[in-house]
Amino acid sequence: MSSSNKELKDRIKNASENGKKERFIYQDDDAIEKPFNWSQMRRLFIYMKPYTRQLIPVIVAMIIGTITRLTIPALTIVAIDQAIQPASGETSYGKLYLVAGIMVALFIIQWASNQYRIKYTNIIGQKVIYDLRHHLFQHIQKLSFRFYDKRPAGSVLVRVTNDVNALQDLFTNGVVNSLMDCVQLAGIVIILLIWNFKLGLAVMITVPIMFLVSSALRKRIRFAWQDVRKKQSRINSHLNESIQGMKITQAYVQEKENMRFFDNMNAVNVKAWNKASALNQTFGPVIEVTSAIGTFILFWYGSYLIEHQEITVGLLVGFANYVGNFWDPINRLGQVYNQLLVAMASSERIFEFIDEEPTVGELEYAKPLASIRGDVQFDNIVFEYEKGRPALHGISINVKAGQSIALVGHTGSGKSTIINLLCRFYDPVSGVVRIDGQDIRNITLDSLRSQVGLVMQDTFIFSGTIRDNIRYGCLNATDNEIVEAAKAVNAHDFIMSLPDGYDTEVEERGNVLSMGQRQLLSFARALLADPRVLILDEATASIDTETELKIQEALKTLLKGRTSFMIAHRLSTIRNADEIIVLDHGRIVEQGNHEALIRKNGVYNGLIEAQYRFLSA
Ligand SMILES: Nc1ncnc2c1ncn2[C@@H]1O[C@H](COP(=O)(O)OP(=O)(O)OP(=O)(O)O)[C@@H](O)[C@H]1O
Repeated sequence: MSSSNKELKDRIKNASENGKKERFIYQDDDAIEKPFNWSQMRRLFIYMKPYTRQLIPVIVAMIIGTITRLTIPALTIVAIDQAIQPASGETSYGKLYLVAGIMVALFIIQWASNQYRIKYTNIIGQKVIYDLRHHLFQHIQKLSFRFYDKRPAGSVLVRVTNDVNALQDLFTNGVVNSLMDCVQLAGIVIILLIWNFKLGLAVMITVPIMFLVSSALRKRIRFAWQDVRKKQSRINSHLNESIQGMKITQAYVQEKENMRFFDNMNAVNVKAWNKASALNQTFGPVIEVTSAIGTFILFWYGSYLIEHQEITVGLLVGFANYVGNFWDPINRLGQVYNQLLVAMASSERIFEFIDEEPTVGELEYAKPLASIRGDVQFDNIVFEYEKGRPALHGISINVKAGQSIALVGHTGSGKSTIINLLCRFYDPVSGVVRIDGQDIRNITLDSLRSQVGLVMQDTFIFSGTIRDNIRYGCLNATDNEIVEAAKAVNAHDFIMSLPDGYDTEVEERGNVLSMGQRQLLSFARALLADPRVLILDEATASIDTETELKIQEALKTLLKGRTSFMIAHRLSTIRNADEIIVLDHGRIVEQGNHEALIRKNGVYNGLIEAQYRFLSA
């Protein structure tokens, strides 16, 4: 539904960031202005270093292009003063044709060198952007959970997309073009001053005035565009959140409220854009007025000099040509300066992520762990997510290879935290987690995590085929092995009932699959990975009894011969566990098998009874 023109106008006019206290709060990621910073600039240019050799021919092309551009006006003088109006008084057509021929040749050379320069600056620029984005993504993949705990996904996304994009103009055009503009400007200034010092100086008198006016204006324009980017970045963050939370929005019938919020953001963005573009438009007239003043001075003082026979008509025409070429590079250099300041803010945010060290780092002497047996030991573990708020207080658990352990307890009691420490998503504040007797901090992360399989509460399905999703467990598995794994966990039948079987495309997060189906897929994925230690986080929650039976069967296959940790709120699913660990507020309050804990008639028994009462109510 589109709004009427008037409605839209009013909405944009009344759009406000601070008018009403909003539900959603987005931290402003964008620092509005960063001063020019050489060391950051150097760091940015390191990304160009691998392409130095490819840049040389581009710079040569740039120099050829600039020289030809500077030569052409000079030929005009020759044409006028020596061919059309020579001192002898007789027009020399031969000379005129020759000069015209040379001019055409120079135009062709200029065109060809420009084409080459534009093509290759773009190619090199894109490669640099590719490398930067690659480096950034590679790094953020290594960052620990603590990093992601503090940041909304949207803000990380914006850095990899918008902030890297903001550097695109600088790398694709900015660097080489500004070099070219500097050479061209210097060339023009030198030529004008050599040809006629007084006229040259008179023409350039407007430059400082223009410089002052334009830098003041540019500053305002720059702020206005940065404000637009800030608004766009908020839209991105909100969009990301809205799409992820679409189900909840629809379930709570919050579409209208969401729309109102989005419309306001959208209108704030248009308002900012209108302001920036209106300011931008004021820039053109400033350049035009200054160049008009420059041209007026040129012709006024130039004719005076001709009258006094200090210069020729040809020289005045040549001057006019050069002066015409003078304002463009000045204008462009100003733009590059703007790009540079935008790049400063963006690169600072990019480097802030790149400089972030993973809190769970790999020690220098960490060794790869050869295939493990599966003994696991938590030795007096204390852990806190936030300083001073312990989530685990001195947890000790001893697990023999092949045993199955169930973690139970009220919400927030610390079950997932124990699992997080076993996968080394976090390191404990004190105490040691050991696998086969080795402190897991002394083992390389790859070798640890490739042998500890994780089936998460919220099974993550990636965009791609069912086959790809199972293969995620072991990238070099054959198609046959994938089918075998699916069969072993009772997933084969439902996969075959899908339109394209194993080749059925599923979207991100697997929205076309049911919870139970997603879980079976993640079991197949885990089975294929064949880890010695397997973690199942509430894997059997919220599914129907028939699927649960299938899953129970699948679990038996999956758990066979492995050490397993299972978190299940449905206590019926953990009856057979070798050891049940009951947690409360980060402490172990009971421990033993099902029968022993029932006999004890303590916390576990209370949980079982509460669940029984709930189910039979
Ligand atoms: N990323 C985090 N940052 C800060 N505190 C956290 C974080 N994750 C968990 N906590 C806190 O740590 C404590 C233990 O949480 P944990 O997720 O281990 O509980 P749980 O037993 O798995 O709960 P549930 O059954 O609801 O999943 C809770 O008080 C929780 O608020």
